[in-house]
Amino acid sequence: MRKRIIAGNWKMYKTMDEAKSFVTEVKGRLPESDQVQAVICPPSLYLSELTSLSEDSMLGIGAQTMHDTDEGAFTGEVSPKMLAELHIPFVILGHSERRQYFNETDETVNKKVLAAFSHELTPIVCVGESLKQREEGKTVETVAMQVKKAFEGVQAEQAKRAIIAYEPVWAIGTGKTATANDANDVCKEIRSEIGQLYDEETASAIRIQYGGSVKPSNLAELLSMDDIDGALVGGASLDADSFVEMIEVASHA
Ligand SMILES: O=C(CO)COP(=O)(O)O
Repeated sequence: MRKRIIAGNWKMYKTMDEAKSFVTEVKGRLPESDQVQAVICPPSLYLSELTSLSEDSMLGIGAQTMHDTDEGAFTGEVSPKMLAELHIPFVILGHSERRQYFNETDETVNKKVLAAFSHELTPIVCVGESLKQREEGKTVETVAMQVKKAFEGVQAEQAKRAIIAYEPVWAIGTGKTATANDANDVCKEIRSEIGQLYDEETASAIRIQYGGSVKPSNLAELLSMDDIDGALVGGASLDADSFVEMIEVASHA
């Protein structure tokens, strides 16, 4: 049985005070469940402080992106070595907003995935088709290619620990969710791609999240699907009540 993972991607939201209040409130309200892992990914400026605040709680902390090298003249960037030093367990890589606004490509995502594993960070690798690709019937082809390229050079033992987030670009921040069946169909294809790249054991170990307008009211149905092991949540993860409710749903559903 794969452990579920609900991760909040805060994007560029919250002041430091708001972030600290959220963690202080939420860490005491999370259900004690070994069925679900709760993670928030705040802006990198807050990682250190929130890691200390969440110590000894069920709340994990992740980064939203990172560079692929340990150090260098890369103004504004944060390195995998820096995240590892802070004991940050997770890092989101290749989010569609990074691909769209910050020139990330399948090649750079692959370099970052390899760098994450070399520092024992668990990557949350984002893939997903645009509306145009979906309308042209290219969803599976697009997503399978993104997965294949992201995992180039990654060993099976590492891939088993990875998390893939299937986020159809047209469903992010739009209020449009893929139906649970449609989301599951694509997650199943992703698992099958991992099976082809590696083996059955790796395919059944890897965790696949759905992302795109997930909220407490639609989470249970998504999680009832065989190939959906969790969610990567934007807007609905910013509110403490709604975040806690999603963790409760995931611990029961
Ligand atoms: O991009 C997302 C999570 O990474 C999804 O965002 P929303 O949940 O706001 O649609």
